[in-house]
Formats: sequence, structure tokens, C-alpha cells
Amino acid sequence: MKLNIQNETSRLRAVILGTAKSNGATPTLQEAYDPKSIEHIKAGTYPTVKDMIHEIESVAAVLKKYDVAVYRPEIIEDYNQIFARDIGLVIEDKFIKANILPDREKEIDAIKHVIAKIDADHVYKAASEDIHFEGGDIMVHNDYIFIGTYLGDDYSDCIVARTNMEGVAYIASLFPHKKVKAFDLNKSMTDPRDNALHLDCCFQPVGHDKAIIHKEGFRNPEEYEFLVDLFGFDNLFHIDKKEMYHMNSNIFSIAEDVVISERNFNRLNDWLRKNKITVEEVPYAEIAKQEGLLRCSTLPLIRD
Ligand SMILES: NC(=[NH2+])NCCC[C@H](N)C(=O)O
Repeated sequence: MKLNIQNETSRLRAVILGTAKSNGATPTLQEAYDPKSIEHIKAGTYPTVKDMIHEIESVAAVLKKYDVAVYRPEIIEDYNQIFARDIGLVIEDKFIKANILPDREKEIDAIKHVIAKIDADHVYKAASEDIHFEGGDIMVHNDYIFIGTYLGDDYSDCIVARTNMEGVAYIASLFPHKKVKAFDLNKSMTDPRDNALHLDCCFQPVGHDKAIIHKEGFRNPEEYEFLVDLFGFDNLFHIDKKEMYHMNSNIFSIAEDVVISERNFNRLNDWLRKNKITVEEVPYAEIAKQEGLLRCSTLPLIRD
């Protein structure tokens, strides 16, 4: 398989979509690794496997309708495998295995059959355990690579900070011809409304020249301003705290003019349609309770 990813929005041809088939029992508070899951475990509203299967399979159906080749992970019994995005990433023709949170380390084994289709010298893995990065923090945008990180002193105690500057440097080393821009993100282990778990939880390009953004996701106002300058203020759809909590920035593009979005994202979906983008609505509010949505559930392999 010849990989090709240059940006977030060109026509999608092949993708890995996560699976909810054997998610296991509701995690304990100790097992959870994000504040939104913790909130729902405490409230007794953590999603059921049945509901999550229904939601993720509705995404599979949309991808099929657009003739996208869809690869699925093999099943690991009682293990969360929904968020395929984070376990690896493709930039240009390279597949890079993530150096992911240890709780999620096994997920990559389940896509071995996909990685086996890629020429071995196009598959990368950072050797040092001090290098941390997950796919949700990394976005290629033509000449740019955008990377979410966290520069706070408490990085090592913060399990919602998944990409460090060593990770940024590693990705930059693989793509010396790209402009790499890191973004220091706001993190909270206790309140999901203040937690940009990954860059795609507060920002994502969409369409030809637009992007969805949550200003408060950025710790450094200058880095937010950089994106305003790059995209132009009028091309940005600003989402508020509540919309970011519901994961509005985490929709998924099949093409510049087709996205998969959550059916309750009324304000966003209206704006997309106003911009001549077809919105394929799916139910995803249950999976959203785990602080991940549609971009998080997909790992694109080939776009035009
Ligand atoms: N790309 C993403 N935003 N992924 C979301 C992953 C959510 C998952 N609960 C975690 O904490 O790892």
C-alpha cells in the first residue's frame, strides 16, 4: 500500500476506523485516563458497548457510501480500541507508530495486518521512551505540521498531556522540509471543560481554507493568533467551552466538501452547510463521553 497524506481534508481513499466490539466493562476510576470518562463513570452514565457499536458502525456505513477502503483493528478482548487516531499517524508516505500513554500500548498490535501492507522502510518508531506523541496531537497541513503539546512544569504528572517537546522534535526530524509549529495546550485532569486532551480537541482545519477553533484551548495567546493570521479570522469557526466539551472540533473530513459530523452539532453543521460542505450526520454522543469523537476514531492512510 502506498500511503499519502498531505492535509486533513483532501479526498479520503483509505482509513483505519476503530472498533467498539470488545470495549469491556465500564472502567474503574483508577483505570480511566481522561476527565470526561471519569465524570461519566461517577455519574453512572458511561456509554454501553451496544450504543458505542451502533455509533461507530454508522461511521463505517458513511465511509462505505463514499467508497473509502476501511480497515478495522483485530479484536483485543475487553480493551478500548475506539480511538485509532492516537496509535499512529501518516504524514506523506510515512507511517509513524505513536509513543502512546502506557495504558493504551496494546492497541497498536491490533493493526499489525494493516502495517504489514506498508513497505517496511516507510514505517517508523521512535526508539527512546522519553519521546511522547499521539496522533490526535499531530496534523499535517500542506507545508505545515501542527503539533499539540504541553509545556507546564507538571507534564510528567499529567496523563492528559500526551505529546512532549521531544515528540515534536522527533516528528520534525522526519520531515525537515516542513514547517513544524507546536501549540501549548490547556490541560485539566479534573474538568473536561478546561482540557484540550489533544490538539484535535480544540482545533481542526476543514473545507478548503477554513478551520474550527476553541481559543481557550491555547495556553499561549500568540499561538492562537498565529492560526488567526494563517487562516484569517473570518475563516475560523469559533467554538465555546460547551461546544469544545461536546467535541465540535473533532469532526472528520472525507473531502474538502464532505464531512462526517455529530447530529447534535447544530450551530457547526449549519455553518458547514452555509459554506457548501455536505454534512453526513451520525449519532456519536455516547462515544463522546470518553473525550473523543470522529477524528479520534479514524486514522487516514490515503488521501488524494
Ligand atoms: N485524538 C483524540 N482526541 N483522542 C481521544 C482519546 C480519548 C481517550 N479517552 C484517551 O484519553 O486517550
